[in-house]
Amino acid sequence: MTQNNIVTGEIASGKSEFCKILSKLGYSVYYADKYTKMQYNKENLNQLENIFEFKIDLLNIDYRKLREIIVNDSKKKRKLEKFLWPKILLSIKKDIEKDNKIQKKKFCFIEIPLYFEARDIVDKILTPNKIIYIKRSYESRLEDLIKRDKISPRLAKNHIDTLKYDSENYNKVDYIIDNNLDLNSLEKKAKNMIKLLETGEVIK
Ligand SMILES: CC(C)(COP(=O)(O)OP(=O)(O)OC[C@H]1O[C@@H](n2cnc3c(N)ncnc32)[C@H](O)[C@@H]1O)[C@@H](O)C(=O)NCCC(=O)NCCS
Ligand SMILES: Nc1ncnc2c1ncn2[C@@H]1O[C@H](COP(=O)(O)OP(=O)(O)OP(=O)(O)O)[C@@H](O)[C@H]1O
Repeated sequence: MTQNNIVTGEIASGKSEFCKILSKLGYSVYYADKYTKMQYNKENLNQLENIFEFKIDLLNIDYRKLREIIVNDSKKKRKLEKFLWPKILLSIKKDIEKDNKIQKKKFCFIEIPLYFEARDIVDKILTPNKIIYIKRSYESRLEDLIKRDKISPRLAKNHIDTLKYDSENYNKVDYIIDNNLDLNSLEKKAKNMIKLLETGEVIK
């Protein structure tokens, strides 16, 4: 059976850069954010509008506005997550199974930004093998988020501060990838991690 490995980390820590490297190395990567977007469809529209209390135009979705609503309203955020998480995770699982029928792979990787928040349901549906945590300093994340999303420092700070993991979470992961150097160094770390995954070794 293919081993599902989770890639997680705080906002703008470099999860996607890390996953890009894994994909370049030939591994299958599934992005939870992409599956989130797929849920904004006709079938889910009524439920979504009830949760947001806001009309959603499926042809022109203002995700920034939706994000703002849930960042400022924890009740709506919880309702939305309760509704979407099972759908997101089950569709990832379905795709992994479908891909496996075509080409059997030993490992695959799933990028899940909110793994620690969604841990119970992720563990139940995807039964992960290893949890990989990407770590990067607050200052670098802030600087790169401003550049990547072309947003003001205030907005970037606000976005980063909505999702903070306490250091206790470090004890719940199998690999910590320190992404405080350049992208070449991140690639070296990815290759090293693959070697460890092959042998089942754990480093922290
Ligand atoms: C809030 C929404 C509309 C924002 O859409 P948007 O296009 O702006 O962002 P996208 O989906 O690409 O996510 C970008 C980042 O926002 C953060 N984020 C996403 N959902 C949440 C959330 N529920 N709580 C806190 N931060 C979140 C994550 O760091 C994520 O990487 C959307 O993310 C959503 O519907 N989220 C709820 C479902 C969910 O929890 N998805 C994440 C699965 S891990
Ligand atoms: N080691 C690095 N050196 C230089 N730039 C980096 C490095 N790591 C990440 N970046 C840059 O920082 C920004 C954030 O990285 P990335 O998009 O991979 O983060 P993420 O964790 O996937 O973000 P999000 O939580 O928003 O999904 C990107 O513009 C990326 O190119």
